[in-house]
Formats: sequence, structure tokens, C-alpha cells
Amino acid sequence: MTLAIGVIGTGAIGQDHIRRLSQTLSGAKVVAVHDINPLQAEAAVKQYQLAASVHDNGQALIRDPAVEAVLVTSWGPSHEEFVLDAIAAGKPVFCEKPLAVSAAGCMHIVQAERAHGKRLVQVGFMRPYDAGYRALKQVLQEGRIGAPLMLHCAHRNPSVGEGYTTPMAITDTLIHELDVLRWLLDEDYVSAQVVFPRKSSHALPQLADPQIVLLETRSGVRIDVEIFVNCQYGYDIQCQIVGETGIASLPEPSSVPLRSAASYSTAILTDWKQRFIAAYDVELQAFIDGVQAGSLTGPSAWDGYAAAVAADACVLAQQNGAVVEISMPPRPDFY
Ligand SMILES: NC(=O)C1=CN([C@@H]2O[C@H](COP(=O)(O)OP(=O)(O)OC[C@H]3O[C@@H](n4cnc5c(N)ncnc54)[C@H](O)[C@@H]3O)[C@@H](O)[C@H]2O)C=CC1
Ligand SMILES: O=C1[C@@H](O)[C@H](O)[C@@H](O)[C@H](O)[C@H]1O
Repeated sequence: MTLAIGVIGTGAIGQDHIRRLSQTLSGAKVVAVHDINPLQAEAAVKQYQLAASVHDNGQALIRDPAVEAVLVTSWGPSHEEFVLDAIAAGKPVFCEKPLAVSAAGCMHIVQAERAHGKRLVQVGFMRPYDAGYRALKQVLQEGRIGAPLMLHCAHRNPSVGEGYTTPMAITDTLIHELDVLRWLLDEDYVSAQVVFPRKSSHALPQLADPQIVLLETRSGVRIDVEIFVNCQYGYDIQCQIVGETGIASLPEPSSVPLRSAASYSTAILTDWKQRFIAAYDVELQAFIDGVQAGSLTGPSAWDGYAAAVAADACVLAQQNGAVVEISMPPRPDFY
């Protein structure tokens, strides 16, 4: 069976997912698209030669009988409404991060999904599907560096657009670490603090960049994450775990070492699309396969909620400079 997917939001990642659904993955096809900017939707249909209808609103796409599953890749603040509509229609939905822009919004989705009685939601947290993070988790699970004590992480983008603001460093960027580090350590956070180094001259006035987020987990692991979204030199994701008997680091993406012009070098990627290309493929194939098998296993609405609870605390910590408590309720059996 080929899963008929409707895509809401045909911008950067929407088009990238349409490309992989149409050209790389198996078992799915794009049958409908919608974007608040109709020219953007038409452009996606043309570029990927889709046999897809173009809807003039998201609700119509979700209700379209030809659409069996929904992909939400629109702007973050629109996610909650579309995901709730998909659940109300009983259709599986893959939603890009963030699941909703606040923990309260994510909780509405959790409640709706539980009331429906079966998992319908997968969140686009792709890093748990990345081979490097998976290898890192295996090292931890095999006890090869002993119990984890500290994590030193960095999330660096070369530059960001004019619309990117200080809280977005948390809700748009750090949200990936909030998810993947929780998955890696298999525990929730209990506190957050944000400190601001000297501001980069490359950051626009509305953005404090870089930032350092300090997290503490339930067992006492201390985590520092540098978020630096105007670092200029590349797209660079770092994660180093200091354990009781050793240190484990996220592998660098593979690249040909070059001896040339009196130097020895390896390239650094500049684009998130390339850095996690394999992980995006695997996460979306897992969604297709999960829908076909009647059982979703990827990052859940609860994972989206957990990341949002921590993100809310980090945004508050940005404002007051204090250590903010993170209070995470126990995971319901449903998840
Ligand atoms: N998992 C990942 O690594 C990534 C996830 N994302 C997430 O994907 C989402 C989209 O990001 P981008 O593609 O980079 O943004 P974008 O700005 O390139 O595209 C967003 C598209 O959604 C459309 N849109 C906005 N509001 C809408 C609404 N209410 N209804 C229908 N269409 C609407 C816009 O017209 C635009 O075409 C964001 O939530 C972002 O955080 C983005 C990049 C990477
Ligand atoms: O999700 C993403 C973007 O939305 C976000 O703006 C970037 O900072 C992240 O690196 C990228 O993975």
C-alpha cells in the first residue's frame, strides 16, 4: 500500500521532505499540499512534478478523503492547530519541531491523542535517528565511560535571518538538544539557567548571540550547551560526554582529509539539511512504516511536551538570569 500524504507548509524543510518522499523513501506519495503562500505551494508541485491537489487552507487538506496522513512543516505557531485537526480527523500526523510553541499547547495535543485512544503523532526530532548519536548512546549503555557526569555541547549555525529572536535560540534551535540529550541520558531535566557572553558583532539588534544554557538532570548530570547562530564558519553540532572513566564525543560527519597547499584539513558542513540528511530519511521512513504497520514508534507527543516544558523554563531563565526549576510530570502509560 502507498501512503497518501498531505503536506502543510512547503518552505525549506517542507520541500526537503517532499523531495525525500518523492525520490528517496518508499511506500508514500504526496497527494496534496497547502501553504499560506499559494505561490510557494504551486512551486513545490512544479519542482517535484507532483500529482497533488493544492488546497487553499490546511483544514481542507486534512479533511480531504484522498489524504491518509498529514505532514506539518509550516511555521511553528501554526503546528498545534493542524495537529489537533489531524487527530480530530483520526489521521496520523508527522509534525516538525516544535510540536507546539509552549508546553500548554503540547499538552492539548497529548490530551487529544490520549482521548483518541491510539498514537497518531510523530514529532520531527530527527537526532535520535542520527547514526552518530546512536553510537554515542550505545557507548553509554555498554558502560564504556562509566556513569555520565557532565555534557559539553554546542549548536552552531553560520547565520540566521532577520526574524530570528533571542527566545528562538531556545524554541527553534536548543529544542533539538532538549530532546536528544533527554533521549541520550534517558532522564528528564530539573533546572535551567541561561548566561550571555559578550554579543557577537554579527548578531542583529534583536538577538542575544551567543548564549550558554546550563541544564541539570534528575540524577545530577550537568550540561552546558552553547548556542551560537551567527558563528559564520559552518553548521557545527558538538556533544561530548564526560563519564566516570572516560570521555565520548559525537562523531564528526565523514569528510575526506585533505593534504594540500601546506595544510591538512577536513571540510565543515554549512547546512542542517546536509548534516542530518540520513537522519531525516530514517525518521520519515519510520513514520511511513509505522503508519502502515498501525504502530508509531518515533518521538511522541509526550517527547514534544517534555522538550517544551524544558524550553519554557529556558525562555524564563533567559529573562530573569536565575536558575529556573523544571517540573516534569511522570510519563503516562499511554506513551
Ligand atoms: N527538524 C529540523 O531540523 C528542522 C525543522 N524545521 C522546522 O520546520 C518548520 C518550518 O521551518 P522552515 O521550513 O525552515 O521554514 P520556512 O519559513 O522556510 O517555511 C515555512 C513555510 O510554512 C508556510 N506557513 C507559515 N504559516 C503557515 C500556516 N499557518 N499555514 C500554512 N502554511 C504556513 C510559509 O509560507 C512557508 O512556506 C519550523 O517549525 C521549523 O522549526 C526547520 C528546519 C529544520
Ligand atoms: O531545526 C533547525 C532550524 O529550524 C533551526 O533554526 C536551526 O538552528 C537548527 O540547527 C535546525 O536544525
